[in-house]
Amino acid sequence: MSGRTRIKLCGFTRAEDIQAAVAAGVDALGMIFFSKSQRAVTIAQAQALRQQIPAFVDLVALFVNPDPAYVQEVIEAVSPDLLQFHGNESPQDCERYGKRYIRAFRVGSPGLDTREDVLAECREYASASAWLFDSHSAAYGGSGHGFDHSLLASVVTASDARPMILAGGLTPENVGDGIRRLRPYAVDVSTGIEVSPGVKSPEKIDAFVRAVQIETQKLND
Ligand SMILES: O=C(O)c1ccccc1N[C@@H]1O[C@H](COP(=O)(O)O)[C@@H](O)[C@H]1O
Repeated sequence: MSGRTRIKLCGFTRAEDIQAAVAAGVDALGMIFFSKSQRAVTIAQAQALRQQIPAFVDLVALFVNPDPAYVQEVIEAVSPDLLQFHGNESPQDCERYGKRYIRAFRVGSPGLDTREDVLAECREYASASAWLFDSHSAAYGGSGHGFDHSLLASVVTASDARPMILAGGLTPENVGDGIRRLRPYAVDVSTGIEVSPGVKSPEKIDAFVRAVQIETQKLND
């Protein structure tokens, strides 16, 4: 895909990190509503952090196999622009809130370990606003590990594919390769811009955003 590569950064827990990301020019920020994540925020924390996010930057609320009542509570209290599902949610589970959603696929998991299986699974989620590709991890995501990008070959060429978000172990050093190889609509990172889980580095945020912009510019030249 030509044009601008959108940038989502995920796992925010601190106001100063959100300010750094907004200043760097990101398109979306993620907060994690999954208590087992080291980056999890409470609804009260998210309400306070949300004040740091200006117009034209989206807030994404990330869940893993959530209780629907909890998702509804987050929607009402925090007003996320999009939901992101990383667990075993069915298409109906993702659609039931009437909100735009991102479906994450853990590439390399059993049943998601061939090109054909990946595309077939993705097609079940035709109602998603984007398909996000992450690595397989027992923690459901945020592992900092990449995956075999060749498993996305069928998705890249499918005419009915939803916009692709590349995730999984991205860093300022390797994100350019991923963009060149797959030309995703957007990239998403959590670990690769951190000094420790939930604590972001302004320098790494800037380096990541710059690396995406430089690679995208090269593709457009
Ligand atoms: O970041 C987390 O803690 C997390 C927990 C559970 C599910 C997803 C999570 N994060 C998402 O995982 C991918 C890849 O992250 P990383 O860059 O490899 O650390 C990304 O989409 C995060 O939003």
